[in-house]
Amino acid sequence: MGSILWWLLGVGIVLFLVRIVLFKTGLIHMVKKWRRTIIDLFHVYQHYKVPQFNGNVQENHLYRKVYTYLNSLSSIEDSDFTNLFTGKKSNEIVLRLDRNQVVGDEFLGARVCWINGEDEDGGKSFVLKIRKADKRRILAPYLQHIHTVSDELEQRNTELKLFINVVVDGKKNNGRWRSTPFNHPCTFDNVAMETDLKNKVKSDLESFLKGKQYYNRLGRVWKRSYLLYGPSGTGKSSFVAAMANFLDYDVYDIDLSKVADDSDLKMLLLQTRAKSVIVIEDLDRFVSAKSTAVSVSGILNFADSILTSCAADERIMVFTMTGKEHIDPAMIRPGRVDVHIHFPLCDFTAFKTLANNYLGVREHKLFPQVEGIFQNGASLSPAEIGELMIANRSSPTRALKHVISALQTDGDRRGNARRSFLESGSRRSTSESEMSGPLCGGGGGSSPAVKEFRKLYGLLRIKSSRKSESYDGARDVRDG
Ligand SMILES: Nc1ncnc2c1ncn2[C@@H]1O[C@H](COP(=O)(O)OP(=O)(O)OP(=O)(O)O)[C@@H](O)[C@H]1O
Ligand SMILES: [Mg+2]
Repeated sequence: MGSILWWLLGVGIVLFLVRIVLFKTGLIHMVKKWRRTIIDLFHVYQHYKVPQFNGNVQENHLYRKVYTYLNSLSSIEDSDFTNLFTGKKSNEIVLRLDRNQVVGDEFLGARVCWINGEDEDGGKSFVLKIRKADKRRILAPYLQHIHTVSDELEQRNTELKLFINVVVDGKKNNGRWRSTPFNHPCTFDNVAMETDLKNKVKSDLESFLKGKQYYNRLGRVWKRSYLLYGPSGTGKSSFVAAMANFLDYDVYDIDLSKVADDSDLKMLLLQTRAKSVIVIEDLDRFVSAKSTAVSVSGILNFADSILTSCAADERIMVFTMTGKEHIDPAMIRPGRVDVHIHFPLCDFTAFKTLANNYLGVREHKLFPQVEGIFQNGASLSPAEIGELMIANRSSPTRALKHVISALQTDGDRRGNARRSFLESGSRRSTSESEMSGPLCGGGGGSSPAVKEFRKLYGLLRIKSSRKSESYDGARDVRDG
């Protein structure tokens, strides 16, 4: 009897030590894996693949839902390899499943697992592994559950996104969208623009938002396209941001230099989501400088509804350019581009809006002098005037003096250029959709004051990295 007790005590101590070793060293996870592998031998499993793209073309919405759902599971922590990202708040950390990792889930008492797979050709997918015995009972309600949870999560996450097209693995035809939170603060309230014009654009966008049935009845794709044209620094890009914020839409910014060919452009369009603003900036620059592999007809197809009808509805397309002169009128004819908005150089009214926004000044003793200079034809872009105001915001008088001096030196040349632009100008479309408007504008200003402030705020650096080359190219073509 005594020896049995000793024996039991010995076994207990050994088990206790084994347990300590298993947990302390983490071997327990290996044991759990073996256990699962052995249990798996006694079950038949069925696999369901959820590829990222339908037929390699359009985004599979279920993939996005599964992605959102899986990343919300606490069991993601147990996968062998997890990515850590900062969340919306600075101290928040979010986990994201890495490729070829497994994450387990339980539903109605059944255990399932998901594998975050990647094919040899780089195609991503999720594979659901489910016991055949559980399939009939849980598959449909489980998928429904994923839909519900991911919809709730997406609704809670109201953050807008900015998508840019990138070249993947050095192969341009693998171009895919990459997203980042879209936090541009610009709204229509910040944009200095004729109030009438602003209201027209707002009501145009509002009626677009409400127009689903109307467009359907007409047999038209539910999309609207805008052309924003005018000199550099007149607020075209800011206006696109204001539109996206107004509509609560994501933004897809297409970089034509990263598009391999026409079919790549089509592919990119097909992979955009509904409720989005799709932007092609500086279209005239690309067309004039032939700095894109995309042909004019490719861009026409892009703007046409035949192609967009294959993609999701409810989209706004925006093309920006400095002027319409070098663009084939067919590219921007009504139906292809619905609304044309002209962004001219600054006039006195726009200047007053800027002074109010940037300096909090509604009236000032220097205003009559500024008005006189504008009446003589001088002008600068709102970007340039805005820079001078921001730099001198502590003293409105000093800011206005700087603006006056910049207008007198640089603005005169620009204002005259503006006059001739308007005179030659331009074959303004007489269509109802032509809206002329807003802001002040201006290209590569060259007054000493403007140059100085541009340097200060890195404007020269930004411009040279993104635009200067082809922008000058475009100008050559224009001048020539
Ligand atoms: N009408 C305006 N009202 C308020 N701010 C403006 C306006 N126009 C330009 N700005 C300011 O000037 C800066 C440059 O404007 P933006 O980039 O929108 O001009 P752009 O027309 O897109 O120029 P580019 O043709 O060179 O791309 C922004 O910081 C913006 O805030
Ligand atoms: Mg711009």
